[in-house]
Amino acid sequence: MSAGASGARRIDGKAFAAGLRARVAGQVAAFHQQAGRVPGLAVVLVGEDPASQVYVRNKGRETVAAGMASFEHRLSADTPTATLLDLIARLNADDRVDGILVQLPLPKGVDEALVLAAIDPAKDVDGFHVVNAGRLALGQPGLVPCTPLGCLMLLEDTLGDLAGLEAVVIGRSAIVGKPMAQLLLSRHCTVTLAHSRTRDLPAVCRRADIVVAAVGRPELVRADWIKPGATVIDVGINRVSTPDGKTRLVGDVAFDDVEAVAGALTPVPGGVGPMTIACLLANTMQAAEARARTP
Ligand SMILES: NC(=O)C1=CN([C@@H]2O[C@H](COP(=O)(O)OP(=O)(O)OC[C@H]3O[C@@H](n4cnc5c(N)ncnc54)[C@H](OP(=O)(O)O)[C@@H]3O)[C@@H](O)[C@H]2O)C=CC1
Ligand SMILES: Nc1nc(=O)c2c([nH]1)NC[C@@H]1CN(c3ccc(C(=O)N[C@@H](CCC(=O)O)C(=O)O)cc3)C=[N+]21
Repeated sequence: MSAGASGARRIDGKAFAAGLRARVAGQVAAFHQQAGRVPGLAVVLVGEDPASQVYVRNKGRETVAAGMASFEHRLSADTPTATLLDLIARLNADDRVDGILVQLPLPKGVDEALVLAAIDPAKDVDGFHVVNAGRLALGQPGLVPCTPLGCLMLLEDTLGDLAGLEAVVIGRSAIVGKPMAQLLLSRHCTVTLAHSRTRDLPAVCRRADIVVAAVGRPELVRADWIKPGATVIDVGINRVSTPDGKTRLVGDVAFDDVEAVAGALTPVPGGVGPMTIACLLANTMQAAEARARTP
């Protein structure tokens, strides 16, 4: 904990993610015994986006560390949509592959909606397919997007039962904000989904027992937006330049200031990011078990 008037608990996503990965590794070993094979995750990376390359490398390493098979497909940025659709069809048909993740964003010129729609919903470990998004919206079991799933786990670990709490989610993307709102609603929070057209965002946030920031604006959320004692989850991953010419990662929350007001908050790095990868492994395990039940 930092010095000063800080009362906030630092939510250790890195440690929680390590525990989750260890539990998944145990399930992988049991699955191996029963099914005679290990769960497999295929990651498709199109183009040379440096940030994406780092995530793909980390995913591959942690997939193997959990005892799963990792299949990486790296394609050049000018790959036609049709070639990508062929690859997805082969991965859908491949019995060794339980999970398929197509790293986003895709290069301009690739039809993202078409590619995501081609993934077998049973292997859609990102939870981006309309079938899984629809299941989440209807409260049916399915594969849930990894980042909001990881945020929910941290919130329930911190607060226990979330029923009746006021939750404000900032950001309405299909991969973070919207599914986050659905998950909080499923846990009986009163949910406000805020975005760039929200009027008086600071006042909206001040009502919240839970603030989830998924905006992509460095340190947007200030201390005077936060109700004392509230729990703050920072999804943002922003690389900013420092005066000495280097770069560092900051979230969407002004951590040092908010720490003095909040009850608990996640750091960046070491908060939500590691949970995303751990949940990806958990989703791959879930997909493998579901596929083993219905061949
Ligand atoms: N930790 C992790 O594992 C992950 C982290 N991220 C990070 O989370 C952040 C959000 O990602 P993502 O959801 O993909 O981003 P998007 O760019 O898809 O969505 C951003 C959302 O924030 C809203 N927004 C933008 N500016 C403001 C503002 N000034 N006030 C209020 N709302 C605003 C937008 O509103 P509108 O809809 O009106 O345009 C939009 O809904 C990024 O920093 C990203 O890097 C993302 C995925 C995983
Ligand atoms: N199909 C798809 N699914 C995704 O889930 C997906 C994606 N595309 N595109 C990009 C975003 C971003 N994302 C992150 C994953 C891990 C960290 C992470 O591990 N962060 C660490 C370290 C970050 C670092 O040091 O660079 C941390 O916050 O502690 C961050 C961000 C997944 N995304």
